[in-house]
Amino acid sequence: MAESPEARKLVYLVTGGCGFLGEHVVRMLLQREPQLLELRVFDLHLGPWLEELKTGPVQVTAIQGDVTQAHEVAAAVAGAHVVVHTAGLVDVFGRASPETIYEVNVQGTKNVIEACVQTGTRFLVYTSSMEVVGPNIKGHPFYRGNEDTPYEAVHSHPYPRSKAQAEQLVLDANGREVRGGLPLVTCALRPTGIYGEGHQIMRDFYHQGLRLGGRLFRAIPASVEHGRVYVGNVAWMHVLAARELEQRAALMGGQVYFCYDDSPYKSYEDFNMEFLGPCGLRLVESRLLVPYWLLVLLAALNALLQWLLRPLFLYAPLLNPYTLAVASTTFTVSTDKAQRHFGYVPLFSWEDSRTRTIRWVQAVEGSAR
Ligand SMILES: NC(=O)C1=CN([C@@H]2O[C@H](COP(=O)(O)OP(=O)(O)OC[C@H]3O[C@@H](n4cnc5c(N)ncnc54)[C@H](O)[C@@H]3O)[C@@H](O)[C@H]2O)C=CC1
Ligand SMILES: CC(C)CCC[C@@H](C)[C@H]1CC[C@H]2[C@@H]3[C@H](O)CC4=CC(=O)CC[C@]4(C)[C@H]3CC[C@]12C
Repeated sequence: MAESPEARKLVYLVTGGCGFLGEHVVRMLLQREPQLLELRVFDLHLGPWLEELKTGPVQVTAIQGDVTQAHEVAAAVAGAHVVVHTAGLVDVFGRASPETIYEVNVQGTKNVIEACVQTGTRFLVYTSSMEVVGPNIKGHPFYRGNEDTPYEAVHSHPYPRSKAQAEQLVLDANGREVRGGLPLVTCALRPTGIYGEGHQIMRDFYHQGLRLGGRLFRAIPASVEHGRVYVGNVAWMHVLAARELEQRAALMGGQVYFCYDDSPYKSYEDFNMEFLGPCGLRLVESRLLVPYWLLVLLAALNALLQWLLRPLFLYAPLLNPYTLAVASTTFTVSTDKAQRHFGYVPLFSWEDSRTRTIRWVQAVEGSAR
């Protein structure tokens, strides 16, 4: 329902607003947040698609900036009511150094928190990750767990370590006094593996399948369950959390929420086949040809090659010891905490999510020709 212009009074800032998830959050806010007056989109790299959003009733302000630069963050945050902090360096392939990952994910988050405190912004929603919990390096399964399920979280990799540190900073900041004397209210959302329109790894698997003559080779046993959630539902959860933080500050402040929807529990590869299958790829049962010990060896070899070749060029294949461990360890969530705390129910059914993702892969196929 269209709102009267007077009802529009809120200023939102989305960091990382031009990323895979960030773009969906931006579009969702424009469609579903009737109180929005201005939407600031902050990113290191601004997308050209932002231009088309500037003709609607909400003022869309594109800000090219770096979360590691405190003054740039403070300037963007000043005057915003709500910050949705999705910006992050998502790297489990060894493309960036651990220092850079820390700088963006941890220092960047510190800068966002300090900017809220200094400028008087009271509501902060942080995009965390399931990786904050696990899978851990011991390969312990997390089977349909919830936010209270005990699990030994041990982080050896810079990405999950940085996300865990950043999440803790956000949760600890809940209740801090911001400029003007009122308390900061924060919460963290932990998506499992996100899929949907714009998912780069899905695109990579698709192109790899085309190169291999329409086949992909199964590497992970079908019995390993991997949690997945549709990007539109993750975006919707951010919009709802941001909206409800003020009214339900006592309940939601300092809380973590897994992001979930009705996507089925499957192995990483079987789940991808839900979309790649209808686009003409098939999954070949090759586990007898490529036993697990061989994959472990290949992953270790890739890590060694990455290290040896680093002075010459960046070698960063999908398979490394960390990605193999994540893909081969069951990690699925089953919870209703977000529904209980702020009324979240998925906006997109599984059928809808699947159809939208298939259409997107087919469009990628069309544009690749
Ligand atoms: N993709 C996934 O499956 C999952 C992602 N997440 C989290 O969701 C968030 C978004 O991830 P994606 O959309 O997948 O990644 P993405 O790489 O597509 O988006 C991240 C955005 O942050 C921006 N960014 C990076 N460094 C920046 C900096 N220094 N200053 C300003 N902007 C910067 C990038 O330009 C990009 O637009 C991240 O915080 C990630 O940790 C959490 C769980 C799963
Ligand atoms: C050929 C291999 C055996 C299979 C490789 C698959 C991997 C590239 C991906 C399997 C699981 C993915 C991760 C998982 O979905 C959780 C994630 C959460 C995040 O916050 C960021 C992305 C990711 C780490 C995701 C990355 C790709 C996988 C490791």
